Formats: sequence, structure tokens, C-alpha cells
Amino acid sequence: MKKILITGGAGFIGSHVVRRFVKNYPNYQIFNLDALTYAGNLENIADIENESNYTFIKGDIVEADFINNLFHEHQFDGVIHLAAESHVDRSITDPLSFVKTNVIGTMNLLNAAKDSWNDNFDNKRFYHISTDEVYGSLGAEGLFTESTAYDPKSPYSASKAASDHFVRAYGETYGLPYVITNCSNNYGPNHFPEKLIPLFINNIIENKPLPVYGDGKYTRDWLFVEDHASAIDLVFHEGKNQETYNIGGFNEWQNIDLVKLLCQQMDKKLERNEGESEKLITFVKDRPGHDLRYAIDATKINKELGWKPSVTFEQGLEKTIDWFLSNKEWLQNVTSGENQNYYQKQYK
Ligand SMILES: Cc1cn([C@H]2C[C@H](O)[C@@H](COP(=O)(O)OP(=O)(O)O[C@H]3O[C@H](C)C(=O)[C@H](O)[C@H]3O)O2)c(=O)[nH]c1=O
Repeated sequence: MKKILITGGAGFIGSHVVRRFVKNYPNYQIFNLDALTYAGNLENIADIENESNYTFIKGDIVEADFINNLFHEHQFDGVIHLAAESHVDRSITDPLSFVKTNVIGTMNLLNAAKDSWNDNFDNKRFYHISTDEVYGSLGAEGLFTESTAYDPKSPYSASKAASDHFVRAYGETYGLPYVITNCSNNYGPNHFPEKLIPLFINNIIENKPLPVYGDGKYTRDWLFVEDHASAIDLVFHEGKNQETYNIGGFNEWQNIDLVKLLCQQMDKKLERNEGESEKLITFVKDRPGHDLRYAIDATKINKELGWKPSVTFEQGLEKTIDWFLSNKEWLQNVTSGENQNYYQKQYK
């Protein structure tokens, strides 16, 4: 029996990872540690909450004593660390909360893992989930590789870059076995509707304006969240210690083109006239320090571990839209803030 701690498992990406591990590895005991902030929602994993190999723990990685006690009590074999403040716009207005969770929180986990493993690192692994934003912004050409120099621009990406550096520093200094993955933009079911795709799906349903920042010519590289979860599974089990793997779908879209595709698919699903949703597009003031382009070279994970995405962007987007349209209650709960006291009141 392996004991695995997954942090942030009530969040968007974390919930897909937790579900995958609980279902695929009945011989593991999965501990899901989540602070249930505004973006964490136990409804995301309601389907697995009664599984015998699953335990939910409400708690904040920023609390060092709590984290140390948790590691002492459970003696985890592995950590998959996803808990993070993740929204770039929020990091611009409240950078300190990003330092607290993403940097201090990661430090607390590193310290607790190092101390509980007590120099016996056999079959232990600390897996840090990170972002391609640590590499900064690309011009029109080129791709981020694992050896691209870090050049974070936003408070969010600076906090993730700092936490990546600390993970590597603990590897170098104390011999802590780690892996890091840096992934491109995710989308899919349970995505919190502050991010581009779920926000715009919600706004189209509600006939609200679609606020495209600047001229909309910013480029992101999109990956379906379940494909990210499959990559995490593979790296956790087969990745090499002290290595970094980039994860991405070679799937670049300029924001405005993506929004138009989304509008077309939504018109069909909602049986609206062609072009109706596009009328909601509104160009608004740009995000300060807006990174122009992210694009991932995912050759290493493909060649070394044989990972590749399972769906095309069109398929993934359709699955996502279908999920949101058949989970309107979920959307209503999170947009009204009800998730804070609705499903998870039992953990208050
Ligand atoms: C919310 C919003 C966004 N945008 C633009 C800004 C970006 O160029 C693009 C995507 O924005 P979003 O905030 O959804 O995601 P990123 O800023 O690219 O960052 C995301 O992907 C990386 C990898 C992470 O690591 C972040 O955690 C994750 O939030 O759409 C708009 O034009 N309008 C809007 O209302």
C-alpha cells in the first residue's frame, strides 16, 4: 500500500488527478489535501468521495505546523503538489497571497517531506506541478523547451518560478527526489469560470459580453485537462528523478480565433442563429504585462515516456461545452459563491 498526498485535489486540475489515481490505483491510499478556497469545490470529486482508498483532508499548506504533523502522522510515500493560486489577474491585484500559497506553501511541503523521509529517499518522490508561464513570453517564433531560461513576468508566474527553484534547490542540497512538469493552458470540465474558456461559456449562456483583452492577438497553447492528468500519472510513475518535463498539445490558438470557434460551437449547441454569440465579443482594456505567446515543445515527454494527448482541440472543446451545459447547477453554485457553503458545509 502506497500513501500518496495530492494537494489541491478539489481544484480544477487536481480533481481530475485525484479521480484518476483513486480509480486506477486501488492499492494506493490517496489523501487529498485542499484548503477549499474560492476555487476548490468538493462537488468536483463527489463521485469518488466514498471510495475506500480515498481520504479528504481540509487544510492549508501555508500552515507549517499542520503540514509537519500531517506528514508525521501519515508518512506519505509520494507527494503530487497541485495546490496553488493560479489566476494571473488575481495575482496582479493581490500578489502576496500568491507568494504565501505558491512559495511558502511549497516550502512547507518540501520541509515536511524532507523531515519525514529523514534522508531515506528510497521509493519516495516529490512531484511539483508547474506552468509554462515560468518561461515568460515568446515572440512570434519558437517554443518553450525544458532548457529555456526562466523569465517570469506576472506575480503569478514569478511565484511559480520561485517554487520550481526551491524544489530543485532541495533536490541539489538535500538529495530530495523530485520531478517537475510545466504545462500549458488547461481547459475542460470543472474549470473555474474566471479563466477564459469557462468564463466565456458562462457568459454566452447568460448573453453577457465576452471581454477580450487588448486586440485578442495573444496566443496560448491549450490542453484538455484529462490529458494533463494522464501525463501526470505517467510522469509520477515513469519520469526520472531530478528531471523536468514540459506538457503541451502543440495546439496554439490566438485568443480571438479561439473565442470565435467557441462562439460557433455554442451557437450550434444552444440552437442559436449563426453569429449570434460572436456579437457578444467586446474588446476591453488589456491585462497589464500581458504575455504575448506561450507555446510548449512537448517532444521530451513524448519521446521518453510515450505520452501524447488523446483528443483534438475541437473534440475537447465540445466535451467541455457539453459538460458545462449539463452541469448548470455547478456553474450557478460557483458563480454565486454558493460553493463556499453549499456542498462543503460539512467541512467548515
Ligand atoms: C479571463 C480572460 C482572459 N483573457 C485572455 C488572457 C490570456 O491571453 C488568455 C487566457 O487567459 P486565462 O486567464 O484563462 O489564462 P492564462 O493567463 O493564460 O493562465 C492560465 O494558463 C497558465 C498556463 C497557468 O499556469 C495559469 O494558472 C492559468 O490561469 O485569455 C481575455 O482576453 N479575457 C478574459 O476575460
